[in-house]
Amino acid sequence: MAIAWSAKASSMEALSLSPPNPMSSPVVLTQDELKRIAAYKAVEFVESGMVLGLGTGSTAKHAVDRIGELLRQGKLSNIVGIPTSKKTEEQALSLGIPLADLDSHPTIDLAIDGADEVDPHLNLVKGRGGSLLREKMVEGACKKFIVIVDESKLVKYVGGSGLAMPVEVVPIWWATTARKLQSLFEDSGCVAKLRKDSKGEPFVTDNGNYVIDLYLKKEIGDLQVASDAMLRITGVVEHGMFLDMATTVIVAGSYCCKTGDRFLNSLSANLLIDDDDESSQVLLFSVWWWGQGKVLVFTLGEEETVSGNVRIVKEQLKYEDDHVYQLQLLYSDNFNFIKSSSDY
Ligand SMILES: O=C[C@H](O)[C@H](O)[C@H](O)COP(=O)(O)O
Repeated sequence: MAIAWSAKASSMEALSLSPPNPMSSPVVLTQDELKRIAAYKAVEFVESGMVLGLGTGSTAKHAVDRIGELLRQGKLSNIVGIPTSKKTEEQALSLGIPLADLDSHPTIDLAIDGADEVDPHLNLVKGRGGSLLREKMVEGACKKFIVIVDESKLVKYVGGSGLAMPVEVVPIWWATTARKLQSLFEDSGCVAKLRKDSKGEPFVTDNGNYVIDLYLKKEIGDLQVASDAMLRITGVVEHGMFLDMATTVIVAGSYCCKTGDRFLNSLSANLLIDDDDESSQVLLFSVWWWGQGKVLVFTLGEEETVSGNVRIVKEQLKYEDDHVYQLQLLYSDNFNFIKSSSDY
């Protein structure tokens, strides 16, 4: 996946979320660059002295890199990281991030981690990298949990990607556990499969367990009920649904109106405005949404027209530099107010 971004310089400049120059030619952001944008944005919430949950996966890796960089530059200090996997532990150690564990730091200030799916209520599926157990222990112990994803992770319902919903199980008699899990979600067309590694052997987690991946064709209904039912199966260690745990989700992507409308109350955006013609085209490069105390950040590419049921609150215009204003756009009943480039 790639999006066009009207930015003058390299994509690294775009990654620092500096305002794009509307006069320049577009650059294309890869999915990995979008992940990095989300990760860098999340690290802005990190403060010196914090105990941090360090997530696992290709998105979280960018956040850990960034924390290491800021420590090296002296912009952060006195950080303690609690890694959610052996891989993250190795990465953090190589970056010189001081580490500890949950036993010595039972309360974590902030955790930053990726996710495999994010539903409109900010429920997550995690664990396609196999780290769900430690992630859930760490992220369940933090005051603030920021999830960082690119827009491909947004789903209408948990399991909605059609990809794996992982469950960590004890190795002994795993097939019996898998059968029980599959029959639990029979009505949703569930197929349960043992995860294998590249050699065709059972994938083994950092905790010495196996993973059963559940593939769902339909919604599984009440997620809390589903969670309780899975955890009641003897042999199940933990599942990859993270319900009501994310306090913030940062989404980097090309569209802002895909799935967000159900939990959005207001929208704040950085807009590039042509000084000579404020009412017309704007370049909207990043958007923050608040809904029920939760924040979404979307990063947009290409020029967008703000229209429809949006009220720009002029008195909240905050001049930032040459062409950048901080606006607050109030969401009303129709959320499809920002066109994507494909709409033109
Ligand atoms: O076990 C892996 C973790 O839950 C990851 O956070 C999740 O799979 C997302 O990974 P990525 O950022 O690589 O898509």
